[in-house]
Amino acid sequence: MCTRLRAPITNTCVHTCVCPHANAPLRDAAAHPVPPRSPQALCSQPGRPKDYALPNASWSRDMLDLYDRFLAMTKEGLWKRIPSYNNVLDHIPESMKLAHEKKKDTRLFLRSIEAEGVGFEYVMFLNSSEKRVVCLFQPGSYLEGHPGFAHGGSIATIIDSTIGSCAIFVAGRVMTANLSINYMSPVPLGSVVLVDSKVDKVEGRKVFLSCKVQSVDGGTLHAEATALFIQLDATKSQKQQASCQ
Ligand SMILES: CCCCCCCCCCCC(=O)SCCNC(=O)CCNC(=O)[C@H](O)C(C)(C)COP(=O)(O)OP(=O)(O)OC[C@H]1O[C@@H](n2cnc3c(N)ncnc32)[C@H](O)[C@@H]1OP(=O)(O)O
Repeated sequence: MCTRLRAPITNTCVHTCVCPHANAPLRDAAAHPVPPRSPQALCSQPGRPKDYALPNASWSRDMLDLYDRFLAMTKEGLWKRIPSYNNVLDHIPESMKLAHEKKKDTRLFLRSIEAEGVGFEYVMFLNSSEKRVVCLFQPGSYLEGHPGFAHGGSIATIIDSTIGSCAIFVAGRVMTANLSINYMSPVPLGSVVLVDSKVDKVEGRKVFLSCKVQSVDGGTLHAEATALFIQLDATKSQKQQASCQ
């Protein structure tokens, strides 16, 4: 299967990105506006916490087009959309929770701004066989650093979370021990970037990963990162629990 994304402007394949249909014509923005979505597509499942990794009115055409492409790939079975909740414990299966981890009035940092479109708008997709997680990220106006551009800390946050999710799916409970980022080109607020992360190697409890942040057309490399995550040691975690109680 093709794993390249076609550049919307040039219609050429971009090597490092992901494409469901290499030969399919790309949607012309003016001629084919984004169709309205059914209520089922926009709402979370009843009885479940709100899933924020679903399209909302703030998502740009680029974001929606990319989302549609990845969603199409999920139907082929290799990719899975990762739901996203505002409480981190909702992501962790009961069997993997530590005894002291009870749900409180806390929020996952990236989901701490409730208003749509001003904070972190993102959705992640997992490819287990490639040990890879790709995040479609649209930074909102409250993430400003240099005027008009996303704060470097917000870029670090989305990289850490994307790489972290990749590490979690490969190695279970992990924490960031090291994150090294080279910022190459600023990310305009409201633009869409692809955060493409993969596991490079696992050595014992150490999980080494790398990541690229690129524009949708693949023409701009915004940032590159490497990271080390450490699988949590159950014995040490028990001791930490005891000291927290
Ligand atoms: C699905 C959606 C989810 C949704 C959730 C979204 C995901 C969010 C992801 C966010 C992730 C975060 O922000 S995490 C928050 C930021 N990170 C932290 O606060 C971590 C603080 N650090 C720690 O707690 C600790 O240092 C740990 C847990 C990282 C490691 O401690 P430890 O378990 O005692 O391990 P330790 O024995 O020291 O080290 C194990 C091995 O790793 C090596 N090692 C340890 N640290 C380093 C290091 N910085 N650089 C090089 N090597 C290191 C050691 O030399 C050793 O190698 P050897 O002797 O075996 O060869």
